[in-house]
Amino acid sequence: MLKVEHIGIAVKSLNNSNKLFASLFGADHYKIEEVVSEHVNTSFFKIGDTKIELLEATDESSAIAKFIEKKGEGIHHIAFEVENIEKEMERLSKEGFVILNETPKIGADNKKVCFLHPKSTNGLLVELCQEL
Ligand SMILES: C[C@@H](C(=O)O)C(=O)SCCNC(=O)CCNC(=O)[C@H](O)C(C)(C)COP(=O)(O)OP(=O)(O)OC[C@H]1O[C@@H](n2cnc3c(N)ncnc32)[C@H](O)[C@@H]1OP(=O)(O)O
Ligand SMILES: [Co+2]
Repeated sequence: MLKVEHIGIAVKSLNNSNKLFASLFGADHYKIEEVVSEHVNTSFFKIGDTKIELLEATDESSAIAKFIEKKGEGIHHIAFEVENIEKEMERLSKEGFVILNETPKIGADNKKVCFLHPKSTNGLLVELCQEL
């Protein structure tokens, strides 16, 4: 894996949290993007070589809505950049990790992404991503 591409944080209100995190970081988000397939609105902050992704649910079927209902707001996933996502999915599957999607999906910020089930990664939801 190449680096921590972003850390995803589940929030109730993107609008409120954009202000909160902008004052925390001393810098504004650089983009807002809806990912319809994931039922989320996202915003991104650049932090040095990595990013923070804020995620707000767009409806109750969203993974973010379920997460907030169970655990409240907070860190939802860590995304690792990989060179070749299909190869990495095959390697991790052979290692026994549970891959949540058979083929990569299109994520935010121009990426192919996939997720590993937190039950197979000590409770951490892992996202793999590769630049499109
Ligand atoms: C836009 C994109 C991008 O960056 O490009 C994104 O990030 S999209 C980010 C949003 N999309 C996703 O997260 C897609 C991948 N996620 C999923 O498929 C789902 O959220 C699962 C991770 C499978 C969980 O689904 P769901 O809550 O329906 O299943 P479940 O109720 O059976 O939960 C199974 C267990 O996983 C736990 N669990 C759920 N979400 C978790 C999380 N984020 N981190 C750690 N554990 C988590 C639950 O508490 C439960 O534990 P207990 O059994 O102990 O109670
Ligand atoms: Co993400």
